Amino acid sequence: MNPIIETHQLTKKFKEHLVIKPTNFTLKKGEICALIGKNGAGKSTFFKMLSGQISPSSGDISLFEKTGNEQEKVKKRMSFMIETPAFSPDFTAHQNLEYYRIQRGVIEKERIPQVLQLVGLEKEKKKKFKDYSMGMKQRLGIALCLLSSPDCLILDEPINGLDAKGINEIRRLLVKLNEEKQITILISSHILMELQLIASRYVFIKDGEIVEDISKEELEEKSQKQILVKVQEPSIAAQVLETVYPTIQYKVLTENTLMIQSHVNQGGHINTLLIENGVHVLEFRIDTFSLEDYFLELVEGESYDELSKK
Ligand SMILES: Nc1ncnc2c1ncn2[C@@H]1O[C@H](COP(=O)(O)OP(=O)(O)OP(=O)(O)O)[C@@H](O)[C@H]1O
Repeated sequence: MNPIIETHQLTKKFKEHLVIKPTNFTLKKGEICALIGKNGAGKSTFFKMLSGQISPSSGDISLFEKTGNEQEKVKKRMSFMIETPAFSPDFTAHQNLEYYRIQRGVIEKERIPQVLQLVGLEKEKKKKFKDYSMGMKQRLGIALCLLSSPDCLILDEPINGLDAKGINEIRRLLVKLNEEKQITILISSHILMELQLIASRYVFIKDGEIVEDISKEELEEKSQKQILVKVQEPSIAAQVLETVYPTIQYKVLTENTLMIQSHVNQGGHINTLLIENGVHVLEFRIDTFSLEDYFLELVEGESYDELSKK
């Protein structure tokens, strides 16, 4: 499985405030893992513990299967962008990277043109930092992370504040780094839509606790159509469905409506089945449930009913 990061019962308390509840998390080699949570959910605190910027209140962190002092050797295989790096406004991209190259002891001078090319800034390398767009600034931040040729990138909200074009550029860059350079990526955002479908895994964090950890495929499945059936006898309908489809997933909503989230392609049969078993079907429709709604329900606790009224 080659875990790059593993945390075991990791917690962080600021005074009496438990900001990260006991967290078991594994980042596997090759993943683009998205950590999604509202502002204040604990994303930065979690990343800062991984980087060593702050120490955990309890629990363990292993990096590349190393713990304690042995971690120092492997830490250079990871690069973190937790806060926007301080770049000099009057320096060009090249000059800014050169400053950090020397400071960080990266010997190969040729890394600078290489990373500028990787992030798509080679044509802009003579422009001063202050004349860069937000997206270009963020890409320069990622270029800085890449200077040391890491195997793993950890990026805290790199898309925050970018326009659609900037978001798209960062998305494409991350996929390229992952696919072409085999860099494992852990990235956070407070908006699922920003990372939608570029990540191979989505971890949702709410009030310092992981509330869902699902693959891209599972997330896609959740966004697929679902059946809403309004019936006169919801308990009989549920019984019929469970007998014929033991693995069926459904919820009973208000007003006698069943929301069926699996077996959606069996819609026709489900309708017939209910009618044949004496259930009065008052309404039957196949509906879509967007990923945004799913995310809102998960992290904000809004019910489907509230969402469908919007
Ligand atoms: N140094 C600190 N001292 C006290 N409380 C802190 C400290 N750092 C963070 N917190 C609190 O911890 C909680 C989680 O903050 P954190 O910055 O990790 O969240 P986040 O998910 O990264 O949010 P954002 O997207 O707004 O950065 C918040 O309630 C925050 O106020």
